[in-house]
Amino acid sequence: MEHANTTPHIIRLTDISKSFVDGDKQLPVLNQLTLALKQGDTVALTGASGSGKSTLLNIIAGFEYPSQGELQLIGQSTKNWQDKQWSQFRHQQLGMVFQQFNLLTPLNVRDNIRFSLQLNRQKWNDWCDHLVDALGLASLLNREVESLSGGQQQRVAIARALAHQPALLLADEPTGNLDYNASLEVMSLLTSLAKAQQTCVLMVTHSEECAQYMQQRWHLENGAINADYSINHLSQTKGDINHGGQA
Ligand SMILES: Nc1ncnc2c1ncn2[C@@H]1O[C@H](COP(=O)(O)OP(=O)(O)OP(=O)(O)O)[C@@H](O)[C@H]1O
Repeated sequence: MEHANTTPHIIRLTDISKSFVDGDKQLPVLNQLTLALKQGDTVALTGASGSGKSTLLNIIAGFEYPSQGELQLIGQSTKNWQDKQWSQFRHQQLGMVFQQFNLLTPLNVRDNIRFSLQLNRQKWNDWCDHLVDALGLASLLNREVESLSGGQQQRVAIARALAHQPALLLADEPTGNLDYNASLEVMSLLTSLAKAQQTCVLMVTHSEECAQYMQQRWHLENGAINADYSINHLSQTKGDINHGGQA
């Protein structure tokens, strides 16, 4: 049981292993991986292609199941979660941003942002107005998302991911389709908005510049996390180096 003064973990993975079946062989991807993140923690996850970064995000989102180990989300064990509990977690607690934006077409900007509110029976509120202003979307609300630039589409995706004020944001190479300047702008907006709500962020990236917007750097190697891979935290994010994220 958590002590009253400690913040509960948003994510806690203990000895998680994951293998895929490849013909008649097993392909081990994650190997007794242990990690923990609390409210407000922000982490850049790096690792070679095929090291298992997306697999790890998919396990946390409930799209893949671990072969072994324990996954706790928002202080609860997911061991006995059925589809209903996973849906509730995804609708209420989780925001996701992808490299390909994954916006809903042919909807406009406003309806894309509304989508995550509707899943939670919430109405447009002051936080949505703030998101729209901060992300420079106010004049684009009636535009169909397909007509927007890549940087604009990713800003809509961030607004949609944060509109329902999730506890956790998972981002899989959110700047992978953007040019250098748009990448830095998106990272700056994402980190300041996440900070405003103390949202926990786990972001996969191949970009050194983008990784530096996060408080911590974790490197996935041989199926496990190496948190000492690079002590390269940006002082402008908070300057608060915390390896306590490792359980
Ligand atoms: N559903 C699946 N079935 C079989 N093998 C899979 C499946 N999903 C992933 N893999 C394999 O697991 C390994 C890890 O894949 P994953 O996509 O997690 O890596 P990644 O680190 O995200 O790679 P990248 O940086 O290239 O996106 C790869 O060898 C991949 O082929």
